[in-house]
Order: sequence, then structure tokens, then C-alpha cells
Amino acid sequence: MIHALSLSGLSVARGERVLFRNLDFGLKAGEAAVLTGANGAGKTSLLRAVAGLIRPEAGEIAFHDGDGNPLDPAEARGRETHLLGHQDGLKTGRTARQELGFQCDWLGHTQYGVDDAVEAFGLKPLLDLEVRRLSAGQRRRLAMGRLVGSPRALWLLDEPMAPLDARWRDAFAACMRRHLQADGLILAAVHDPLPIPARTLDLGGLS
Ligand SMILES: Nc1ncnc2c1ncn2[C@@H]1O[C@H](COP(=O)(O)OP(=O)(O)OP(=O)(O)O)[C@@H](O)[C@H]1O
Repeated sequence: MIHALSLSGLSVARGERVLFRNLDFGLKAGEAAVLTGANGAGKTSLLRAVAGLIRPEAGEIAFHDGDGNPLDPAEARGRETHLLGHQDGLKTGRTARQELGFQCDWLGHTQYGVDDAVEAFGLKPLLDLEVRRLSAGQRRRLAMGRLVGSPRALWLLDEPMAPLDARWRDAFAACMRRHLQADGLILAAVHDPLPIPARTLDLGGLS
């Protein structure tokens, strides 16, 4: 299981522009960190680089187990990491029930994964609605279902709270606390503070 994430001397570019250079940061089991910075500073790009979707210009992204042994990055990403982006990654023509079932099957779920996700994010009244008919907050709650339905150690979250109302912000905060208590790791790009104890990695303004 991923017990530590470390970024060393990391530089990431998009197009011709280097977004940040020589970044060092570490995150351990049970810890959360928020990524802050101006619009365009590179928060989403950093999350995507950790998820393996963008190749860094320089530096290293490494994952270690509880004994300090390096993990195979492809396995750590493929089996132990969730990326929850702005685009929730949901198929709009499916019902919420079909989509949640698909996501949890695809990602590998526990025996009660789907039920736990429904309970955690109040999805029961939404299950027979097509995803295209859900509001932004309802969609985000459906997308969050996979975090609970298919437990994985490292959560990479891109402005996770943005579309949620106060009730579901509280519910998601409780869900993040449970994840940290179970030795999970959370790295979240945010513009507003996250309602859990978290360190800060500030990418600053535009370079
Ligand atoms: N596919 C792409 N090709 C080229 N440039 C891109 C691409 N995606 C993003 N960028 C650029 O990279 C920069 C960083 O974008 P990114 O989305 O990482 O910033 P951010 O800090 O998450 O911003 P925000 O706070 O607005 O969400 C921006 O200037 C953006 O235009």
C-alpha cells in the first residue's frame, strides 16, 4: 500500500511554458496537503503529473510502502490512486446506478462498496436518474462515490468541494477524516481552505 509520496526536483511544463521548477514535497500516510496558487499556476497539472497523465520535464515522483521500499509507479497509480478532477469522468447517458456500478467494478470494489458509496453521499434518490439530469453538486457526489466504493490509498482531488452545498461539504469532510484515520493520503488543489488539518504546498502566481 502507498505509505508515502515524494516529489523531488520536479519541473512541469504545459506547451512552451514551465509552470514550476525544482519542487520538493513529501506526503505520508494519514496526512493531507492542499495545493494552492493563482489560476493557471499549475495545480491541476501537478495532480495530473502525480497521476501519471503528464510527463514531468525534470525530477521524480516516487511512491513508497510502509517499510520505505519503492513501489512500482505504474502499479501505485493504477491500483492505489484515485484522481477526482473537474470533469467528473462520468458517462452522461447512464443512470447514476449504472455509472456507480460501472466505476466500482472497473476500479475494483469491496463487497459492500456500492452500498457504502450510496450511503456516504446520499445517492439513493439519484440512482435511477440519468447522469445528464444531475446538478453539478449531485454529479460530484456521484463521482465521489468511487472514493468510498473502491478504497485506494492516495486521493488526488481537484477542487473537490467546489460544487457541494454545506451538508455535503460536511459529509465529505467526515469522509476525508475517515480516510486519513485509515492511513490514507490526500493531495487536493483548492481555492478555499479544506475543512480538515492539512499542510500547504503553494505554487504561487504565474511564473
Ligand atoms: N493541454 C494543455 N496544453 C497546453 N497548456 C495547458 C494545457 N492544460 C493546461 N494548460 C495551461 O497550463 C497552465 C496551468 O494550468 P492548470 O490547470 O494546471 O492550472 P491551475 O493552477 O489548476 O489553475 P486553476 O486555479 O484555474 O484551476 C495554464 O496556463 C493552462 O492554460
